[in-house]
Formats: sequence, structure tokens, C-alpha cells
Amino acid sequence: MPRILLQDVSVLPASPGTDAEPPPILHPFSLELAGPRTAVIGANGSGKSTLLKLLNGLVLPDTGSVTVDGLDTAHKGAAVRRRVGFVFTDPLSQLVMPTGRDDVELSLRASVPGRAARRHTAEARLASLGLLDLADRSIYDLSGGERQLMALASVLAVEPDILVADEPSTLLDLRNTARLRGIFSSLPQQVIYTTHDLEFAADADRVIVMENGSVVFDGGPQEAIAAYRALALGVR
Ligand SMILES: Nc1ncnc2c1ncn2[C@@H]1O[C@H](COP(=O)(O)OP(=O)(O)OP(=O)(O)O)[C@@H](O)[C@H]1O
Repeated sequence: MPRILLQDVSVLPASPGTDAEPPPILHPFSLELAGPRTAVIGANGSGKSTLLKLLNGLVLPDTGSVTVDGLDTAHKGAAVRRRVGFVFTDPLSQLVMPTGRDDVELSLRASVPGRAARRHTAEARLASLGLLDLADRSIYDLSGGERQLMALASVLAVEPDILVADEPSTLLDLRNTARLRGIFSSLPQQVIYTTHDLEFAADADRVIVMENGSVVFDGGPQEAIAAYRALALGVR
């Protein structure tokens, strides 16, 4: 498995404003991510998305460093992003082509030379996720959930070493959530995702709990979920 190392990392707000220093978005912390499936849970605004964005250089740390297999996100951003595929919560911020097929083919442009080969590969990748029947529909005619799955297909098409997904099940119904959970469980690559769905979080081997910009628990899913429940609801 690839190894992601966050060392003494902190993230500050972009524009500190006036006299009163706003609190950091992420307080200084260190973390190593090397297992197959890691989920990040926590309250709204606790820093989950920011933590995920650090992993492929979408957000750079204000202190410390983030490395992916030794590549520093601050200096080797493009190389890191070739290894780390990132799925955004909002699929429309990611899908740039008129149809899913076009989008997957675009993703493959750097790795699969030749239009015919790209078409063939795109078709195989879409079929493997059960999305071929939606491949030629306008992105705007797809439902939110269908779009979310298509955005995942587009990122997975290039077979990144690491998949980072920010709330990938928010728009999915029960059946598609089960489908996504099945996909995540069988992916060969390292997967790191945020979710508010605690059943989905429980599929992970490791669960990190965030609270007010800090990692407050890091361990097995059942213990982590209990810790989060205790924090959020005051119950165990
Ligand atoms: N560029 C920024 N400048 C200032 N504040 C920011 C910036 N980015 C994020 N924040 C703030 O940092 C906090 C953490 O945001 P983040 O999106 O990481 O939370 P989250 O845990 O993913 O929340 P949610 O569950 O609602 O998606 C929030 O209070 C957010 O408003």
C-alpha cells in the first residue's frame, strides 16, 4: 500500500482578517495513512474535507509537510495528483464533459494513447461499475446519484494508487449506497473517504474522528463510532 505521511501539519484560514486571530482550520497534527480503507468522520465543519484536500495538494499545509510515497504535495503536486484520485462531494464540480463516456475518455487521455483504445478502455471501466447504460446521457440529465457514481468512474478510470473521496454517498439512495460500499470494499487501491453515514464508515479498517480541527480518535470502526456518538450526542 502507498504511504501518506502528514508531519506536524496545520492549516490556517486563508484570510486571517482583523485583530482577532481566527482559530486554525486544522490544529497541528501528525498522521500516517497506509492501510487499505480509512474513513474520516466528525461534525460539520470539523475539518474532514480540509484533511482530505491535504492528501493530494488541493490544500497545502501552513506548517509541516504532507508526502505521498515520499513526494511532497507542496513541491510535487502534479506527480502526487497522478497517484491520488480525488472525488469531490459535488459531481458537477468535477465532470467537465457533456457525457460520462466523454468524461472518462478525457480522464484516460494521458494514460491510454489512441482514440479507439481510449473508447474501448472507457467502455470497460464504465461497464465494470455498471454505468454503461448511462454513459451517453447528458451529465445534466443524470440524477444527482447517477452523476456522483459517474464522477467516481471518471476518477477510477485512470486507476490511481490511492482514491480519496469526500462524502461520496451523499446523493445516493439505499441501493446505490450499497453498490458504492461494494465497490469500495473490493477496490485494490488504498481508499480514504469522509462520510456522515456511520454504516459506511464501519466498512473501513480504520476510522479517524475529527472535532474542531483536531483528530480526537483514531482506531477501529466500532470504537471510533462510539467515540463520535459520545462526542456528538453525549451517549455511548
Ligand atoms: N479557505 C478557508 N478559509 C476559511 N475557513 C475555511 C476555509 N476552508 C474551510 N474553512 C472552514 O474550516 C472549517 C472546516 O471545514 P471543512 O470543510 O474541512 O469541514 P468538514 O468537516 O468537511 O465539514 P462538513 O461535514 O460540513 O462537510 C469550517 O468551519 C470551514 O468553514
